Formats: sequence, structure tokens, C-alpha cells
Amino acid sequence: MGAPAPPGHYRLGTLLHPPAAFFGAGLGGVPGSAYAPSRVRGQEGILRCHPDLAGRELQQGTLTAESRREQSGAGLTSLSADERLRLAELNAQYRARFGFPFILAARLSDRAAVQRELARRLLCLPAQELRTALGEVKKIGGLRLADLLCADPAKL
Ligand SMILES: NC(=O)N[C@H]1NC(=O)NC1=O
Repeated sequence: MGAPAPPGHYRLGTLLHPPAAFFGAGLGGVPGSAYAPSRVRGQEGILRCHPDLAGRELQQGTLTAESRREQSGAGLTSLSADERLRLAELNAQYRARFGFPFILAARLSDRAAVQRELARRLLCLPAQELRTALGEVKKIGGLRLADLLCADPAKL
């Protein structure tokens, strides 16, 4: 057994053996109850398990291997100091506005698009943003699962 994941991380295992909240309160959707407070709390809890893009964990080298690979693929490991600062400011504004970190499937993006998308989504309404962020979590999980199964993500 390895060391437990540092706070603020989710591990692949949590995507593959998720708590009931992941599918029940989290990503599933029973029409009519989608905005019950406990459901929203469960969903936000899932989002808060994600590390910031180009955030502290990346700088400190404490990201999971999967996150590091994804963030590196989007060019977030080779940002200039200015780009890093700008992203940190936007991440902080986003977290202050929505109460959870900005989430994007980094493997489907690049450094310019990450910053553009972060600035755009900062202006969205909270309920809409919650849906978008959960959609990104699904994409990240789907891509990781496809890797494990050596499958085409579009066919999962
Ligand atoms: N905040 C955030 O989106 N983090 C994640 N996204 C991704 O593709 N890998 C991550 O670590």
C-alpha cells in the first residue's frame, strides 16, 4: 500500500470504485431532484476533490500520476511565470465565485484554451457551471477508464 493521497486529490480508484454519491448524488440525475441541497453538496464534494490546473500540487510535485500526465499534455507544466500567475488568479476567482475548483479535461485542451475557457466559465451562472464541471469530471473519468481498458473513449 502506498501513502494515502494528499488532501485535495482524487485517485483513479475513486473514479472506478466511486462512492454511491458519484453516480447517485453526483453524476446521475433523477429529474426533479437534481437540485436537492444534499445532491448539490455531493456533487460539489466530488468537484472539490480535484486539484487546480497548474496549481500548487503541480508546482510541489504532489499530483497523482494521471493528473500530472493530463496537465503536462496540455502544456501546463511549461507555463511562463506570467501565464502561471494569470492562471492562479483566474483559478482563485473561480473558486471564490463557485466554491469549487475550475475543472476541465486537460487532455482535450491546451494551455491557451485552458485560460480562455477559465475566463469564459467565470462568467457563467452557478447552476450552469455546476453542470459543466460535472460533465468535465465525466470526461476525465471516461478517458482514464479508456486508458485502463485500452479502449476507444468514444465507445465506452
Ligand atoms: N482541475 C482540473 O480540471 N484538474 C484535472 N483535469 C484534468 O484533466 N486532470 C486534472 O488534474
